[in-house]
Amino acid sequence: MSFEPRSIPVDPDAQAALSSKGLDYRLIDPSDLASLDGWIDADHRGFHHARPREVTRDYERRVMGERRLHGVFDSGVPDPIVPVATVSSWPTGLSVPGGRSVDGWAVSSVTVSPTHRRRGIARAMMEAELRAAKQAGAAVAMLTATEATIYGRYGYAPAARAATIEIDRRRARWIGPSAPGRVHFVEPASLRETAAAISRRAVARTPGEIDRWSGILDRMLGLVDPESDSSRALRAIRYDDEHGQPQGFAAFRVTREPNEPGWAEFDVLAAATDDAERALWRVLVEQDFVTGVRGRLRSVDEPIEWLLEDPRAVRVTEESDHLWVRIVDAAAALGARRYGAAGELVLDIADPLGYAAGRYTLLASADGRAVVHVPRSDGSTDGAGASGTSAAPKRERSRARAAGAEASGSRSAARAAEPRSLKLDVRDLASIYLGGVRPSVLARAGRITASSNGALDLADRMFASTRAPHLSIWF
Ligand SMILES: CC(=O)SCCNC(=O)CCNC(=O)[C@H](O)C(C)(C)COP(=O)(O)OP(=O)(O)OC[C@H]1O[C@@H](n2cnc3c(N)ncnc32)[C@H](O)[C@@H]1OP(=O)(O)O
Repeated sequence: MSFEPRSIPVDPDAQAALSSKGLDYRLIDPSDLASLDGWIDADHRGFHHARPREVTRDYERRVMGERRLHGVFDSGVPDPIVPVATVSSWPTGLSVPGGRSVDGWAVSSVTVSPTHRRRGIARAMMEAELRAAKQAGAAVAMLTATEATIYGRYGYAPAARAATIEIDRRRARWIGPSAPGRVHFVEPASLRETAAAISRRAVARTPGEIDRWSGILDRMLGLVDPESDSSRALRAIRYDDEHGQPQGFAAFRVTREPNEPGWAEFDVLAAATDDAERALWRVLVEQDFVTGVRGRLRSVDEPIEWLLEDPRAVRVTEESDHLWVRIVDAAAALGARRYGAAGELVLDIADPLGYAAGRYTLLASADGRAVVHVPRSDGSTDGAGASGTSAAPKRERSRARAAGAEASGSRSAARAAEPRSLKLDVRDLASIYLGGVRPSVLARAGRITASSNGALDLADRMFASTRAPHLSIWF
């Protein structure tokens, strides 16, 4: 989505709501360094981080200067240039099943000073962000959450999980195939360009990943403050394929007590190919003089346990929600991804804030493409999706319905006149959207109601994703 995020004016509803509390909600002009620094200070304080050192502040100025920053100001505090609340947002792509991307609106840096909490400041800012996402033409809004109880009320729901994985070095005997290329140690600074190119390809093949912003790789590679102890401890490895082309990289640190073997810990392993993924894992788990390897923000379907003789060498020590998605434009979101099965499914979506509410007909064909029809108030239909047609094509519909019925092996279903349908809340749609949870699991939880078991079975197959959704960064 090419879009200047600051072109959207300050949200008048949030401005009015906060002004009625004696507060001033406004956009930060990043060229006004004093304001930008005040915002950065409030953001650090809000997340309980130490005051930024100068190198960190320079980095933050660079990254935040490209985002849409809002602050909420209270003229009655001793240092009124530091806002009492912050939020940042920017347009960015979200990878969806089928190797495609959907226009998204990322929201971050949501903080409210403890001196001003529980007065509705976060609510005003979050509702304004949804209106901005809509104005920007985003199909989804998204965030990563400090606490899982904050964002459901705005229609966000967990859409991709992440795991911490530990591997016991002594038991890690490799039985996987050997990769045709080679892994090399490289200086982190030399990886800057290559890592960006690899990351783009790794993001594109993984539903749940978001486009990397300029600067994030500097953070991952320890280049923001290269002289700090933690940056100097970082080691980078790169996988080059049999033709010498870089296809993956990882950065890790070995943390150890004197005279003890250490733990190799990594937060970043990005691979554009399966060979690269396996080769990097292999070097990480086959190190000597380490007790184990710990990878954070890994996928919940990481192949590592299938690459070792002893699968019990691998333990998932933590697994939780990570990416939260809010469907803003259901037709655009549903039309963007590819589906695991052909068929016709009606989705009756409830959305207390209105954005995605309505009855949508999803027509997926055997190649995974889908067309979404939304009834207009005059009874005709609007279409969105792969074909971009606007009339309801009867032939396409009967083909999709028959294909879905045939795949489920039911002749009577093939003849059925009634399309299969699900009733669900916008949050449930967000959770099934990338394939992170099956609709039938949410039906068992009493959250989704299906017109029949056949409808649920079809929904499970349609929303399935070959690769589990995975987001490997915080934002
Ligand atoms: C995407 C991100 O940036 S994630 C980062 C979130 N920020 C943090 O964790 C930093 C520390 N926390 C904070 O700064 C604040 O407590 C915030 C931002 C979470 C909440 O700000 P507040 O202004 O106090 O929230 P506000 O008064 O608008 O509350 C709105 C609703 O959320 C609820 N709520 C607010 N904070 C929390 C919380 N931590 N856990 C559960 N519910 C919460 C309120 O009870 C209220 O509920 P209701 O109106 O539906 O009955």
